[in-house]
Formats: sequence, C-alpha cells, structure tokens
Amino acid sequence: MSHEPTLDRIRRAPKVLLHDHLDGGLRPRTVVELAEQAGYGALPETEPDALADWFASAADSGSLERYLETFTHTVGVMQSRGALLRVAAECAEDLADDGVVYAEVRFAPEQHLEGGLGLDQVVQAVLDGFEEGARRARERGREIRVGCLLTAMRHAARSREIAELAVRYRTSGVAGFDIAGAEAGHPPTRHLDAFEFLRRENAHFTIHAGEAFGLPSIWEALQWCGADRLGHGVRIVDDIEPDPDGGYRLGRLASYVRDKRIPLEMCPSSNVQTGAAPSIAEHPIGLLRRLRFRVTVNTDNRLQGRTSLSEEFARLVSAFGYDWDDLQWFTVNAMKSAFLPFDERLALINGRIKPGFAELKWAAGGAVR
Ligand SMILES: O=c1[nH]cnc2c1ncn2[C@H]1C[C@H](O)[C@@H](CO)O1
Ligand SMILES: [Zn+2]
Repeated sequence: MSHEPTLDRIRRAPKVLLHDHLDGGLRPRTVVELAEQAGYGALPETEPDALADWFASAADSGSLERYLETFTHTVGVMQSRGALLRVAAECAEDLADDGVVYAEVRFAPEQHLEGGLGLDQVVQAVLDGFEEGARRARERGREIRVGCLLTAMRHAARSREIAELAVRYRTSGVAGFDIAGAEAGHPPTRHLDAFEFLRRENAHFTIHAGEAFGLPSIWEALQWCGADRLGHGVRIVDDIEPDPDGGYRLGRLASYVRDKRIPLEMCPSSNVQTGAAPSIAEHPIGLLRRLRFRVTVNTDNRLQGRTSLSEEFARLVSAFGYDWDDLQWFTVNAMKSAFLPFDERLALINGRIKPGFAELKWAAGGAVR
C-alpha cells in the first residue's frame, strides 16, 4: 500500500481552514439559480459548467485587481436573507464534505446591503446559514464547526463600524475581523481606528497583507495595527536571503514573524492566479515550511480557484513531496492559530486532528506517531 497522501485520502483527513471567502466559494449552479431568482442579468454565462470555467479563467489574470472584479457577480447575487442563508449553508456543507472539521469563513457585510438589508441582518443571515449547513452535515455524519470573520473593504471607510459589528456578534458565531480588497494604495494603517478599537476589546483580527504588495504592508499590519495573523503574508520571503554556506539569512521582519509564531494564512492556488507566485512548485510555502514559519494552508476562493482544501494539499504533495506528517503539521498549525479559546483548540487537536491523521497513517502503512 502506498504511503503517499492521495487526494482521496486527504479528503478523509480532519482539516482546518482559516482563510476562505464566503463570496468566493459559491457553487456555480447556485450562482445561476440565485441570479434567476433575483433578476440579476449581468452573469457572463448562465449554464453552471460554463460559468465555472468563466470564473476560473477570469480570475487567472495575474493581477489581484482583475481577480477581484469577478466578485461583482457573486456579491451581486448575495443581496437577500434567503440568498445569504443558502450560500452560507452550502458553504458549511461543502467544507464538511471535504473533511474540514473547523473553518473560519469571511465576507464583507458592507457589500450585501443593496437589497435593503441592514448590517446586523446580513450577519444574522450568514450565521443562520452556517448553523443550518452544519446541522445538515451532521445528519450525514460529518461534524464541522464554522466560525465567521467579518471583513471590511480596505478601499472603503466602514472598518470601524464593521469592527464594532464583529465585537457585537462575538458570542454568536463571529470569531474575528479582517480587511481585504486591493492592497496597493490601501495600506492597513488607514484603518488604525478599527484595529485600536478591536485591541481595546481584546478581539482577534487578521489582515490581508504581503499578497500584492510587499514588506511595508506586512510591517504595518503587524507593528502599527497589531494583527494576530497575516492573510497570505507570502511576500515575507523578500526579507529572507540565501547565505553562502547554503542556509538562509532572515531580516528583522522575517525573524520577528518566525520568532513570534505569527500565523501565515497561505493560499497557494490563489497566489498563482493573482501573480503573487509564479507556480505552485515555486511558491514560497516550500521555503517557509522548511524554515518552520507558522505556515497554514488555505483555499482563499474555492470558486475562482476551482479548488478545495484537499486539492490545495494534494497540489502541495505533488509539488513538494509532502507526507502525512507535513499535512498534519500544517493542520495543527492552523488549529493553534484559530480565533477560538485555547481549551477548544486543544480539544480539536487531541480529539479530532491527531486521531484522524493517526488512522490515515496507519491505513497507509506508515508509522503512527
Ligand atoms: O486574496 C484576496 N485578497 C484581497 N481581497 C480578496 C481576496 N479574496 C477575496 N477578496 C475580497 C473580495 C471579496 O468580495 C471580499 C470579501 O470576501 O474580499
Ligand atoms: Zn483572501
């Protein structure tokens, strides 16, 4: 029997997902049906397979700005309570079917007000949807826990309001806060007021940084804003240089990120699509994993990337030859980095992740550690 983690077996592994956009993970058929129901006439294709192809190829643009244009159509059909609830429920089900046991799914409430909903109603619809999806998954024997991160758009000016919303819902399923959108020209320090508020409230947040823009963005996110985690953070490699004796020399920022165990929410396929990395095989995740940064593996946008967490892992296995120990290491890193109380993280690591991986290693004929 092969020791190699195949896609099929990876799907059975208990996985953890920290960076996944609700509006980047719709089923193509759902986009078509919601568009019909809402009278949204701007879809570039109206047949689900053709629409799936369109999203994947339009997002394959080499530029974050053009990649983000594809969200017009997903956000466009997510403007009612019914639509938000359906998308969130299907998201929870799809992740559970992929073997994800814990997920933090993010979206920007301010983008879903065009149908007349208020911010609170938008958040409530999504939380209700996650609960419904998790319930349906449980009925099929799949246990998943889904938390929500509220995103503020970095080009807009509603971050303080969204941060307050995140704190208001923190006991109802919102695990934290994030900023997203085009990075160049929109530094995280523009939203300092929101981050300072969150810190005073002992709340958690991550910041998309070091994706389409380099080290200054990472530095601001950590040292000015106080981010707990970095969304992508892939450009931290710009602060790492090979040294003559075959090792690597870390600059001050890269050292800080590694020493403080700052979680990197890496999204390999998304980075290839936006041009942040030339290919999966050349993705900095290979080096960062070897240097033992706190690397986690994520999907970013399953629709645009035509991917799943299992597929991201499978792509890394074929590019870097990762084995079950590597996949477990990424997964434990992610669980340690979740915006969940420490005892609950530990319970998932010891109760689900370690036993689940041990079973797969055993089935693969490998040593159980
Ligand atoms: O990878 C990304 N970088 C920056 N912004 C992103 C990325 N993926 C999605 N977004 C944006 C588009 C969505 O409409 C928004 C909220 O999920 O976040
Ligand atoms: Zn993202």
